[in-house]
Amino acid sequence: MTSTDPTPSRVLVLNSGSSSVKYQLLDMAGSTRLASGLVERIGEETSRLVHTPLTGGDKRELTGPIADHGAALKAVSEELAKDGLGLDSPELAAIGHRVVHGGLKFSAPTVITEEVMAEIERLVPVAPLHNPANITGIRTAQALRPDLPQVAVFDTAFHTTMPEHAARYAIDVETADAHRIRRYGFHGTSHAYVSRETAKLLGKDPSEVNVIVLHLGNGASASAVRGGVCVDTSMGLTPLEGLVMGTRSGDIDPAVTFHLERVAGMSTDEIDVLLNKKSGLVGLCGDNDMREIRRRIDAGDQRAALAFDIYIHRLKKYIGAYYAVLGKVDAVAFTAGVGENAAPVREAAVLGLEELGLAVDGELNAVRSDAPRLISPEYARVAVAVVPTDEELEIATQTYALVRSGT
Ligand SMILES: Nc1ncnc2c1ncn2[C@@H]1O[C@H](COP(=O)(O)OP(=O)(O)O)[C@@H](O)[C@H]1O
Ligand SMILES: CC(=O)OP(=O)(O)O
Ligand SMILES: [Mg+2]
Repeated sequence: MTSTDPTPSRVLVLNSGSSSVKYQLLDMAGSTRLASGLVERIGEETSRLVHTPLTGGDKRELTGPIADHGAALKAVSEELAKDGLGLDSPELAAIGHRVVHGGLKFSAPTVITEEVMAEIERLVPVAPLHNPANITGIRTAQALRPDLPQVAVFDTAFHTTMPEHAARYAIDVETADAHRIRRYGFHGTSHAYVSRETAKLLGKDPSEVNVIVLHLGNGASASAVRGGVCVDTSMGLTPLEGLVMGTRSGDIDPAVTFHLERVAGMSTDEIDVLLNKKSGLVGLCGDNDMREIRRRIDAGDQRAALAFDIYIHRLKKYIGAYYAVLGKVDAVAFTAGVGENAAPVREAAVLGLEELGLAVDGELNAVRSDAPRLISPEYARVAVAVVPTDEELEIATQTYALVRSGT
């Protein structure tokens, strides 16, 4: 757009994680990215902001303590201002926020009001690592631009289509309903985007294909998407259930928690920290970064090798489970930090599944690229794909559409 265009068309997207913020500034009219960046290790002495202006100029890096998500957003705002892209710009149409837990109330992007904030606040106990960071990000953005629409795009929204038999746990119905205990699912923005992009890669409409999406980042989840609609997903009431993650256990026997309380004398809070922050890959081998784990395996480290095998075994179980749920699978799509970059994970996850029509071509799998691509051999009945996610673009698209529609 030009500076004479009266319609503001820029959207700032904030994807606040437990200790990081990813952000992008996009011009939706011109479909261009103006800036992107990441603030990581928030709350530590060694925080780091990496800002990339996409309209020219070099990447900039700032290090030093950033106390919380509020301070992080202020630092981001200062960086944007240096490029003439400050938050005070009249061209900014809205700020889009990733909100991890929206419960059952929010199945679509929503303009944030005080009622919406109260609901996000109410859901803090079921997204303790994420919703507080989202709230701080929203409050800071509101203070910087009180006149702008702030829009929440919920991780849970895409999963609200799950049938009752997938969403309900087999526990006492009255207790479950009284406390709103059910499978909500997360990373929905990514599952939605990646399942659509996978259909595009196959040259089909999303309504025509069944896809298993494997979102493997630090947090990780799988979903079964039938004709563009989510029918099951691995995360549950909270983002703790399902796959083995960087620091989270994923599935365990729930009785492990009573056992730790009764026999090991641990408090509920201690167990919470154990399962959310000291488990998964980090609990198994001391590292949560797949790059480091692969390096250790190559050097002959048995603990790292076992951690990898446990990670893959779980992943394979979910591929099998969602294959059965869908009946017919057109594609398995790998995405997020591990899924997009770790070829050995992709290879190991489908190894031995030839009878299901799944295979990976070694050469295609080794190619490094930012583009969506097939890695299965021609003969395979099921397409295996690497489809980079773009949660920020999806949040911006949904935010802008909502603001333009004037609702
Ligand atoms: N080149 C790579 N090879 C293997 N794993 C990688 C690579 N790059 C990133 N990762 C993995 O991706 C993870 C981060 O994924 P990401 O989707 O950014 O997670 P999150 O959004 O949860 O922070 C890292 O912890 C690391 O394990
Ligand atoms: C919901 C969730 O696990 O998010 P993240 O992967 O950003 O931690
Ligand atoms: Mg993520």
